[in-house]
Amino acid sequence: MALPQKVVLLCCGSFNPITNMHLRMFELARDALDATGRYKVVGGIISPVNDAYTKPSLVSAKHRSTMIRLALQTSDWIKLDTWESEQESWLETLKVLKHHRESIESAFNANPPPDTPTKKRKLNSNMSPGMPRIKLLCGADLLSSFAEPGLWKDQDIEEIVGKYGIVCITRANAVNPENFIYDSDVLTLHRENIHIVTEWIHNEISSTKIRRALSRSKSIKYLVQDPVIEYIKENRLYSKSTLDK
Ligand SMILES: Nc1ncnc2c1ncn2[C@@H]1O[C@H](COP(=O)(O)OP(=O)(O)OP(=O)(O)O)[C@@H](O)[C@H]1O
Ligand SMILES: O=C(O)c1ccc[n+]([C@@H]2O[C@H](COP(=O)([O-])O)[C@@H](O)[C@H]2O)c1
Repeated sequence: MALPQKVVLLCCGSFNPITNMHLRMFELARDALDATGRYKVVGGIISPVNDAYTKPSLVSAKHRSTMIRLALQTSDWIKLDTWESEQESWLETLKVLKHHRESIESAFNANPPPDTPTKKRKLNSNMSPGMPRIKLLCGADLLSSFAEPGLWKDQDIEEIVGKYGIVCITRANAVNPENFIYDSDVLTLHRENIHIVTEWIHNEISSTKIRRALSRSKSIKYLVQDPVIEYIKENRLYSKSTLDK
C-alpha cells in the first residue's frame, strides 16, 4: 500500500484575535485527513494577514502575531509564521501558499530523509514521495468568498484548488460547502482536491463576536486562550474606546 502523502496545513486570515475555534480547525482537519489513510498531517502554519489588508478594527500584526504565539503555547505542531505580515504590502493567498511550498521544498531538499533515492532528490522536489504538500485550511465562509465579485482572481482560485487543495471546515451561518462547490464549475472540476470537514459540535465562535464581547466588557473566557485574554487586557485591545478610534 502507498505511503500516505504528508501534508502541511496553512491557515490565512486576520486572527483579530485568534480564538479557540481557529486552533480547533487544525485539530479537526488533522483528524479527518489522517483518518483517510491517504494523508498524514505533519504540520500546521498560521499566517496572519498583513496590516495593509485594511479591515475595520484590525489591530496591528504585531499584536495579532503575539496573541497567536501565546495561543500556540498549548500546541506542539501548529506554528505562527509572520512572513506574510512582514511584507511591504498585502499579498494574495496564492502567493503565500507558493512561499510556504518553496520553503518546505528547500528544507526537504537540504535535508532529505535518508531513504529518499538520490535520483529523486535531484528531480524537481514535487516528485519526491516524502515531500510534504501544502493545503489551504479555511472555514466555509472563506470558501464562499470565492464567489464575491472582484475579490479573488479566477486563475488564483483555479491554482489554489488545482495545485494545492483546500481543507474546508463547515461553519455556523455559512453556506453548505457541498452546495457551493456544486454551483462552481472550477471547484467541481477539482472536487477531489477539496476536503470538507464537518464540525458536528456547532458553535458560532468568531473573532467578530469576541471583539463585540470585549467592547461590551463581557467575558471571553473559554472562547480564547487565557494568555491571550491577559494580553488583550494588558494592551487594552478591542475596548469600546479603542475600537471607536
Ligand atoms: N468558527 C469557525 N468555524 C470554521 N472556520 C472558522 C471559524 N472561525 C474562523 N474560521 C476560519 O478561520 C480562518 C481565519 O479566520 P478569521 O481570522 O477571518 O476569523 P473570523 O472569526 O472569520 O474573523 P472575523 O469575525 O473578524 O471576520 C478563515 O478561513 C475562517 O473561515
Ligand atoms: O488571494 C486573494 O485574492 C484574497 C482575496 C480575499 C481575501 N484573501 C485572504 O483571505 C483571508 C480573509 O481573512 P478575513 O479575516 O477577512 O476572513 C485573508 O488571509 C486574506 O488575505 C485573499
